[in-house]
Amino acid sequence: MESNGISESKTVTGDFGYVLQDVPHLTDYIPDLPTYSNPLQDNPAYSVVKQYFVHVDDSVPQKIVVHKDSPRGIHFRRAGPRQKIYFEPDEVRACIVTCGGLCPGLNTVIREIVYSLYHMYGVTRVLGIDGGYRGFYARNTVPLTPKVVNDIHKRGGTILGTSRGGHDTSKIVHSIQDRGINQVYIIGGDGTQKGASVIFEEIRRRGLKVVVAGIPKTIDNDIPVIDKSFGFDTAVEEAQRAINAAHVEAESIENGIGLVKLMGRYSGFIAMYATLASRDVDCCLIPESPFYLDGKGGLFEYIEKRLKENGHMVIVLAEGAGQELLSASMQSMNHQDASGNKLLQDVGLWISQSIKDHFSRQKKMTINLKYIDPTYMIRAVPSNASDNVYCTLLAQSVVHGAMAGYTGFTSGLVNGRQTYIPFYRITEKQHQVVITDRMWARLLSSTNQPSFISQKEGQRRRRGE
Ligand SMILES: Nc1ncnc2c1ncn2[C@@H]1O[C@H](COP(=O)(O)OP(=O)(O)O)[C@@H](O)[C@H]1O
Ligand SMILES: O=P(O)(O)OC[C@H]1O[C@](O)(COP(=O)(O)O)[C@@H](O)[C@@H]1O
Ligand SMILES: [Mg+2]
Repeated sequence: MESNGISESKTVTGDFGYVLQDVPHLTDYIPDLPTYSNPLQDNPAYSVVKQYFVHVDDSVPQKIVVHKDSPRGIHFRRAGPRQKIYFEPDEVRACIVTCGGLCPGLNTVIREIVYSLYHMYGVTRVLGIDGGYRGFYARNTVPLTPKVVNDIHKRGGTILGTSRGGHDTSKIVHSIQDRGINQVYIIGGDGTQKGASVIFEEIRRRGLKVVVAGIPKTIDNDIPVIDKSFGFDTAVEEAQRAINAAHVEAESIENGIGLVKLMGRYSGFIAMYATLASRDVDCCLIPESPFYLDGKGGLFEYIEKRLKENGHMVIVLAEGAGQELLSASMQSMNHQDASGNKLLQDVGLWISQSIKDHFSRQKKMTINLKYIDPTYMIRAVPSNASDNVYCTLLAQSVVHGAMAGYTGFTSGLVNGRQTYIPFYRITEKQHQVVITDRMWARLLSSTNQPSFISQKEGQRRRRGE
């Protein structure tokens, strides 16, 4: 089922331009629900923490750079444990599903949701849904206990399996009802969160006491609002190995060119950060920044210049870069995957061939190009230490939110704080590199590559036209 994933917004305003983009709560559509004391108050680890419970009015600003007289702006509800919860531990039947492409840290999030439910709240019935959304109605479930998930964080991938497509809202909600599930934890990217949003709407329409909570997953870092997605740092780190190899190969041979293709369908964050981290990269090409090959200011001219200056060079390419050039030069194929995402053509192979053809035609210079494609390797690895901690906090936050009766939300880090974000803010647009922002300027100045945009075009973009 397709939807734009936009649900009705719940907004609270306050003084001096304060806006809270709040998340739904079970009591919005089921009045008079009983509440229970949070068992964490008797947990020896947490009971000593001063003010462990989050104040009901705590919120986190979306923008932290402000001017003296500027309005306070948009805020999100701060995540964390609440004094009152809306589920008795015995009553909870939770399930976890992972959807979309792989990302380092998926297993850590699964593990920590199970651990938080068991050890913080005494919930013992947790099911894993096998193979993404379609697993709700077409596959078996897997019982998840702390023992089952104990060391899964050391493995890449997801122990639950994943899939694209197969989102049938009514079958999914029937299955949730049939199994008596009342907390649904959905880990996935923009497509998954749109799916979660329609599941939430259907559950609300049926008046069920079922929480739907999302955990944002995206290797491409293309989800808006949140600081960055889990697994992103791991992927950037893993990409360094490919870039180092490309550099070693390129350096070792006359006019060596190392070309590395990284993930990034519509957003070039991995390529940009991997380039900034490496310092060996001479050119980074991303989907947000159009480029051209021939003529003055083009890629071929830059390669020639760089090889003359330095004898070798490294190019990093996001898989979604230059797709319009490929479509123009090859027969355009507008294919989609099962989820409706554009299927990309291999820009790495195409650009390698174009560079080789150009220099052999030109006969001025013999080049040696080595193409490295580590795309799946950077997302199939286990998460690194800092992503593991990040995944743990995300999982704990989402469990606290669900136990407190919040629903229709995604847990996410905003300005370093865990928050609950309404689905519509996560799904309304894609997070992309803004090439008129400072970060892209830092990249351009570190590689010294051409910006491929004319001065006039640059001015137009800065004006936001
Ligand atoms: N607009 C939508 N409405 C409902 N479900 C969707 C929508 N877009 C994607 N989905 C479902 O979400 C799941 C994951 O989507 P996909 O785009 O493959 O990955 P990701 O969530 O990582 O972006 C798939 O099962 C797909 O059917
Ligand atoms: O896993 P597939 O179907 O080969 O798709 C590859 C795509 O998945 C991604 O890794 C992540 O995409 P999602 O966030 O939609 O899962 C993209 O970078 C890449 O284009
Ligand atoms: Mg996606």
